[in-house]
Amino acid sequence: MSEILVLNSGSSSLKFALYANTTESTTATSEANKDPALKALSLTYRGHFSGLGTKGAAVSLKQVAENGQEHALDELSVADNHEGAITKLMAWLASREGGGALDGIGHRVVHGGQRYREAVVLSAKDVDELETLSSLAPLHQPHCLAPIKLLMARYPEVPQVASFDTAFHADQPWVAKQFALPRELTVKGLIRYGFHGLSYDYINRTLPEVLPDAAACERVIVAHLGNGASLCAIHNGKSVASTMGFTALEGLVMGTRSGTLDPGLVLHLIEHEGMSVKDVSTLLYKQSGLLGVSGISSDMRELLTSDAPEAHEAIDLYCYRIAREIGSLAAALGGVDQLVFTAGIGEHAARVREQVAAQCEWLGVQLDNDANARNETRIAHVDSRVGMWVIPTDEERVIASDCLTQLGLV
Ligand SMILES: Nc1ncnc2c1ncn2[C@@H]1O[C@H](COP(=O)(O)OP(=O)(O)O)[C@@H](O)[C@H]1O
Ligand SMILES: CC(=O)OP(=O)(O)O
Ligand SMILES: [Mg+2]
Repeated sequence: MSEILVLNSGSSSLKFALYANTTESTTATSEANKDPALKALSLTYRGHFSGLGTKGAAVSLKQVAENGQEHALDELSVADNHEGAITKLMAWLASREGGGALDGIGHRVVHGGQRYREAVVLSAKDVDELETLSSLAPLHQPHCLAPIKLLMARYPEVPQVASFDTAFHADQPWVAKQFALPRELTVKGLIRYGFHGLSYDYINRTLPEVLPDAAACERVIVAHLGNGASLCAIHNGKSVASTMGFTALEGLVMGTRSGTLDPGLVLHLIEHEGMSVKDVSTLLYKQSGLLGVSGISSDMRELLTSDAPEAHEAIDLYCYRIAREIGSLAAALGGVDQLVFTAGIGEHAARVREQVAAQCEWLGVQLDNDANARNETRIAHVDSRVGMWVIPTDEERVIASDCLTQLGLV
């Protein structure tokens, strides 16, 4: 039985998961036949180093039994930074009884640019190529590539696979990818890529199992509302539009990112507010969004429990932008059959879903308030014309499944 390690590196966190490949024991079942690469994976451990580089650094590690029950372990200590987290993780892996020999390591890489349209077994040349995209995803790409380089040097015999946030969107219609810029810039790759593709891929593969048999699912909108946030329009299983573009800055209001704004405002900041390119980058990536508007926090949990009017203004703007963009994606799809909420906020913040739903009633969206308050999977009222769902995302499982496929293990 082979074992796969998955790393999902964020700007201040490192999520990881360990899977056993159970292909031989499960391929005969009808479960496995639904999506063999996803179902062949049995999660054995999952963990999360969070708050890396901050005072609030924390760590969690859970062992997962075959029946899915989780058992917290205290075998990992808090790390200060990404390198420390990986060093601790590898030491723990090697110390496990019967553990240590990995068959592959799968990584989330946020930007794949024009070249990387699907997961790939990484060479050192690929890593160099992906490094050239770091300025297009400054909060993510360096943190995705650092562990790859570290692990390649330490474990040259273990193949490493990259799964890209951009890949799910690679075949969007050209009109959805273009900016109205001169052609010489467009051909250089200044186009809309879209992100959170691993999460959308997971939801796209999972939704058919959740929907009742006869439910229409030609036109689906997925709201990935985490620290970063975006929407994706999926038509017959393919991404056709997304709110994120050239970088993960476009679109919705996020924890610390502004989302869409008038490009003339950026010019104004440089021309009249004396800001450098670096200042503007820091402002838009790290000081805006929920944090900037509320002046309190980038964390939705904190805003939801705050009495400050600024916190409520931030939540109102957050929901308003989502509702407006749902309208835009519904236009791209020619309507909507199913609306799915996922990621930290999408899965847990009933009030956000309620506000968004109220502003989308014109689309035929009608919420079951009780089901919504209980974070149930199905949250649409029986009279709703549009199906509404809360589905926990699992980017790590998609990465592991890409890893099995790329390494020929499934
Ligand atoms: N129970 C909850 N209620 C409301 N918001 C929550 C809850 N749990 C997590 N969140 C929010 O989810 C966001 C983080 O989402 P997550 O998907 O974990 O982000 P990322 O993977 O990008 O780090 C934070 O804004 C956090 O406040
Ligand atoms: C692409 C992106 O914004 O990712 P995250 O939500 O993990 O920050
Ligand atoms: Mg995330």
